Amino acid sequence: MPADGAPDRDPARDGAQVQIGLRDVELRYGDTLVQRGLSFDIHRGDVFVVMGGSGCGKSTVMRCITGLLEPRAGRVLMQAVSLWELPPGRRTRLMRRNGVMYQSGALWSSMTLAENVALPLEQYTALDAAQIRDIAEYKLALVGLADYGAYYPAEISGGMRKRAGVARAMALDPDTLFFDEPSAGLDPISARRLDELILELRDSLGTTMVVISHDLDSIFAIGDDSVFLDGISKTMLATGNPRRLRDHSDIEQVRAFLNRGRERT
Ligand SMILES: Nc1ncnc2c1ncn2[C@@H]1O[C@H](COP(=O)(O)OP(=O)(O)OP(=O)(O)O)[C@@H](O)[C@H]1O
Repeated sequence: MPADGAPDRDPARDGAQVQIGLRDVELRYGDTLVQRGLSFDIHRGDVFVVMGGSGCGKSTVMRCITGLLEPRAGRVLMQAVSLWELPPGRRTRLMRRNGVMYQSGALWSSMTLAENVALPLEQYTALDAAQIRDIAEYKLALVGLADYGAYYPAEISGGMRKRAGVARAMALDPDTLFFDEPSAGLDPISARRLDELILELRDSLGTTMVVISHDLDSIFAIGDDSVFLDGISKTMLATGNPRRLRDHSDIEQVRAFLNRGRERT
């Protein structure tokens, strides 16, 4: 049961496997506490949103789950394996089961889109050049960029760059895809298209999606489940379906965050 007593999942989705679990996780930079007491599950095939005000620690949580920042306390479970208790080599291999799409798309500007998508395949697989080319083309087609493999990032729009970033993050067929503020810097139409892409990929490939977002339209459109982080108390205040939290949470900060802007409409 989440902190605010709201139903946290669709009963129909109960029984879904836990892909990632946090157990009493504490995160700090040096002595500075960012978040503590983080315990929640991310279920396989869900779009899970990490939300909360600016600077509350959303990216820090993502860094911890993706293996880049060790928690000061607690455990991060990936399919029941404790990520930070693994020897570094095994942890690195497990981290490759994740794909990450950063805010800018993080593409190499000197490489074409096809070369950008091919790069992780060249680095981490023994596939030959023809197989890599085919996979890169297929991933670009999945994100609606079938005809753009030969373009450079500077030659396409911001929304297309983000799509290409998704194709690259998917190169190694990740179990989980992480998105850091996917709609940042996009016009509303491109932002909605990216939301649709996230849902399409979730539905067609069954990939678990973890999305950091401030964008309420996007949070309500794509979020199956979520956690709300509070920057003042430095802990989570609620987990659950964002629409249900918006309508039923009895925690003031959560409702205020999820209902902001509504009073003007
Ligand atoms: N490498 C770092 N070293 C020290 N402090 C950091 C570091 N990265 C982030 N912080 C601090 O940790 C806190 C949480 O930062 P984080 O980027 O995780 O928050 P966020 O919720 O993702 O923020 P935003 O919504 O603005 O992107 C902030 O106070 C930030 O200044």
